[in-house]
Amino acid sequence: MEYRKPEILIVDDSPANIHVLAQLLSAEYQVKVASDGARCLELALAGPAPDLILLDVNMPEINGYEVCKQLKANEATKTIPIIFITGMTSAENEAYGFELGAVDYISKPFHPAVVEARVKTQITIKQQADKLERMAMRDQLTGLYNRYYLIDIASKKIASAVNHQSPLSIAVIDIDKFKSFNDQYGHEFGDEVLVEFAQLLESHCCANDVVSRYGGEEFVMLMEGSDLALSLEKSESLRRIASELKPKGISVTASFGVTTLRPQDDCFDDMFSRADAALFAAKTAGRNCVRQHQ
Ligand SMILES: Nc1nc2c(ncn2[C@@H]2O[C@H](COP(=O)(O)OP(=O)(O)OP(=O)(O)O)[C@@H](O)[C@H]2O)c(=O)[nH]1
Repeated sequence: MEYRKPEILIVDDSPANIHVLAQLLSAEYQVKVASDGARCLELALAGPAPDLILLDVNMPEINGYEVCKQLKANEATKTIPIIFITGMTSAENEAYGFELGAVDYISKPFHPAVVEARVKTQITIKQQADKLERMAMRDQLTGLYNRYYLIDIASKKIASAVNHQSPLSIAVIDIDKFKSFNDQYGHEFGDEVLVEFAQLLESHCCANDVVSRYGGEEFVMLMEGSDLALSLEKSESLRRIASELKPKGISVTASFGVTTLRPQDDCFDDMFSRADAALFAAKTAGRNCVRQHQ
């Protein structure tokens, strides 16, 4: 993976402080700055989220404590580590900062070497946490989401679809006669087919779709906002594109089982079993086709 400098957002209403901190950190990190709380919230929410926020407390309009509360209350920003860097140095202030969810608290006037060291510690912890999260969510071979992540996100999306009475569908996708690729051309070639197939699914899905490797040569695509008709159309289009993939000139096809959320479904397993039954029908019908289960 390409190395990217970790990003630090410095928030301070004093241009002099911003200047000193930016000078100190810009060799090791990508630095962004905000001179008030509102701008900090705007930048953090616009994404990609910074890896760390250095947050002053005393600022006009929204103070740093309030900014921290708002960041921690928002799903999209709650995991961004925050270090307060402030002249509010009493033990009560410091304890309050930690209570709000800060990972560290640095008193002003600060010593540059101490700021550097404490920032480095928090960035190392953040990078380790990101790596663990990636490993827990992603399939190592294809880089797609794994089954664990799919089941987790599917239950959230099912709850949201039921709440908003919006459509949600899944396709279970299985490469046809995959065993024969391994047997004929070797396991490594089989792996290449899986990687190319995964890339194809990912590059042709929509922004709201979650594509995952469910296991072996089986993939699941969760389609938020897609009703049965649209999901069948998308699956048919993917099936056709997949049949044109031809890794190393060898023809690969896949079968698709599609279903949509019913009002009485209360868990992912209910939907999955129907899609899996539809996949079985597709395999029985001769493979390289899409079947549905309403
Ligand atoms: N190369 C490779 N093979 C895998 C991997 N995971 C599972 N397989 C193989 O995938 C094959 C799946 O074979 P089957 O379940 O018999 O299905 P199939 O040959 O695709 O046949 P149909 O599904 O009936 O069309 C098995 O031989 C597994 O060893 C993997 O990560 N890499």
